[in-house]
Amino acid sequence: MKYQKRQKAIILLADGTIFHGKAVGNKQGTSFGEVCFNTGMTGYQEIFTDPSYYGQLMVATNAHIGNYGTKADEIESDSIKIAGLIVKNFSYDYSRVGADDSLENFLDKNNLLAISDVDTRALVSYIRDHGAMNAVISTEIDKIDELKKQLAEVPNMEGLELASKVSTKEPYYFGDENATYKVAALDIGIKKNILRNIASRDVYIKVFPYNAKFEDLEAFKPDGYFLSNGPGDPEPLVEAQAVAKEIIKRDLPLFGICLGHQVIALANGVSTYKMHNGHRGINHPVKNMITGKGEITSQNHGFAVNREEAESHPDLEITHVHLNDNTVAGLAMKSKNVFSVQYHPEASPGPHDSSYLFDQFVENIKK
Ligand SMILES: NC(=O)CC[C@H](N)C(=O)O
Repeated sequence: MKYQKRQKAIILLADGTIFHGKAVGNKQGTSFGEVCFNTGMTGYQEIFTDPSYYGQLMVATNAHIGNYGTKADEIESDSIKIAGLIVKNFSYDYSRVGADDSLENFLDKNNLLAISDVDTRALVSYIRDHGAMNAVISTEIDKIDELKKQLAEVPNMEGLELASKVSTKEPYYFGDENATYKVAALDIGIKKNILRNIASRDVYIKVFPYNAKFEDLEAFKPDGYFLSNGPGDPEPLVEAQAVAKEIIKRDLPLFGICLGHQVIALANGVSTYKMHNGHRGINHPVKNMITGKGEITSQNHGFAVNREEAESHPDLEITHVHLNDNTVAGLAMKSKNVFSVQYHPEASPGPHDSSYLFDQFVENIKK
């Protein structure tokens, strides 16, 4: 067996609690972030490369990670975005037709610290009870006091603007330039599969950096506008909120996913808040309040839109509700061509129940 004497490692939570594990491979070091857990049984490569996870240490609740390897095109951005990985059993061997590398090599190329052999069930149940918090994973197990000091300096996710860390620096194009429709997308941490989904509906997309102005987007002469998913707290994203306000003021077609959904709420004067624990997984039940139908959805968020404020807003309608906890899962503006969801219709990973939302966006554009 590979790596018989693997380095001991710990996960130290901000409240001082310690869980033990071992470093994956020959990796050594220390990595800080907010600890969160994802319950998906597949889709780890897409999750690790989703920019929404920037700054987070991810616990996989599935007991085996790595067993189906990695595949070059199963990425949601050009690099791993999670800050560190915590698993129960790390599989150094892999087996899948179509896989082109091991997860170990993929983590190495991205220089990501991962620890395994952690009692992830105990860890997740602890985070569930005590809420999301900062943590550190480290192989420097003899320096716990030093790690505690450094951990105390790590900023809280609440109030943290992270879109600027993952957004494109320069605008770029996606899709076929001869497509019938044009969409301007604001990249506050966009996943590739959102671009693929929009472009596949006869749309040519121009993607803009997080701090672009409405005028920059407008100059592309788009038929519709899109606000992406992304990391961090939506509240400090004042530039994106300003863009949303301008689009709404002009009653132009607008669709927002996850962070983009939160930005649309904020642009309407509805606040967002940090959840005790977020929703991260690929089987979250949502009810479409318009059709009465249920959807099984892919989710990844730690903030949510204030339901009471959304309900009492004269121009907002709650179109989707999360059935586990009744939080807001979708919004539409009654008098405008604007709608958004808190979850991920592009899946990747996850079910495709909600891909009709991309059709709806294009229908809105046609109107
Ligand atoms: N996937 C996302 O866009 C996440 C949005 C936001 N960062 C949150 O955690 O709620």
